[in-house]
Amino acid sequence: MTEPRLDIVAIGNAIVDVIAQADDAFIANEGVAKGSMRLIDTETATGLYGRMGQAIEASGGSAANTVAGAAALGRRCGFIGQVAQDQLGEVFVHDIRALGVEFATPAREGEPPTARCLILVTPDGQRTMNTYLGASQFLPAEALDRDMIASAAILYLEGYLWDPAEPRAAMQTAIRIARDAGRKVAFTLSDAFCIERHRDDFKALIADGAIDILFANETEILSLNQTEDFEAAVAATAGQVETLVVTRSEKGAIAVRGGERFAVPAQPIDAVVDTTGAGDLFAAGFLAGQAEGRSVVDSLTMGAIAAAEVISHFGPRPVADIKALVARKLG
Ligand SMILES: Nc1ncnc2c1ncn2[C@@H]1O[C@H](COP(=O)(O)OP(=O)(O)OP(=O)(O)O)[C@@H](O)[C@H]1O
Ligand SMILES: O=C(O)C(=O)C[C@H](O)[C@H](O)CO
Repeated sequence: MTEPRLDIVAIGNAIVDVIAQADDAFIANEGVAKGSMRLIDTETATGLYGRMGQAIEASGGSAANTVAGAAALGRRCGFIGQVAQDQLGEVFVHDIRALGVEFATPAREGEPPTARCLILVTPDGQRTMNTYLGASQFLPAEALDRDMIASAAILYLEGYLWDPAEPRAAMQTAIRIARDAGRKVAFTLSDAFCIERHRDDFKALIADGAIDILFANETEILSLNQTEDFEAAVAATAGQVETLVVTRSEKGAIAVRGGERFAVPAQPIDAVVDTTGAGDLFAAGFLAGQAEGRSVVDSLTMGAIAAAEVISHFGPRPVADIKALVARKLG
């Protein structure tokens, strides 16, 4: 096995977020489950955009946010995802490269346009996401940069990419490339509704030993195991992956590795402004810590620091110097 050139390569939907504040009544009127991610078509995207309030645009995408965070923490990262040849595509590519993340997936010609996620943030800071997948659903396996995947210590994949068929096949290929190169595979379960759609596939991936590091939040680990019993859910999945990380919102997070359980509290913050990216940045901190050879507890703490920063402002990527925040806490 050769020395990895990169720390983390992620494959994910290449999305620009469109973020606006909304009250609970607006969410209810739209018929969306608060706190969830739903996929929407062109017509719904156009209608909802017309109804939502003044918005800000910022590059997003779950796995893209994670490598953006890991790069901000000083890790060498790459990203693979499909944009279209349009203005939002240029914005996405500019932003990911500006962070020093390697990105080389060619933009796709013609329709549909670059993906966008219409995010409604309620006064409690909770985010409700409406994703128009656009070009990102057409990431073909041929677009994978095999050398980039083989040269990264960790391949990171998002469950969201399991929805469209082409990226699903691409991810299965990517897992094989990483495995053949002796690399680790990390996976986030993404969202409870996404698990509803793909539970059998996700369970098979886990049971087959395709995943080394699995990320879930509380709802997701319960949904995966179809139980209301948190301890039973953790026990059932922890035995099948090298490392299981479960985030628990304001209660912090736990990890289980080799039968041993670790826990960290959430980092204190003044106010939860927008939880978009909390899980993504937690994964960034944890993976960056692992890539640096830190302990499980210190890696969890890095996750909590990165997550706390991102939820204290609007937008899914860090604005403060999270590397400095980590150095202050952990050295
Ligand atoms: N209210 C909060 N106060 C402090 N930290 C929080 C709070 N909510 C979340 N966090 C931090 O963010 C991490 C991830 O949160 P959570 O478990 O809600 O993930 P998630 O559901 O994947 O988030 P999202 O899908 O909104 O990105 C937590 O482990 C914690 O460190
Ligand atoms: O990453 C995805 O696939 C999404 O559905 C939406 C993202 O979580 C969103 O863009 C976060 O910034």
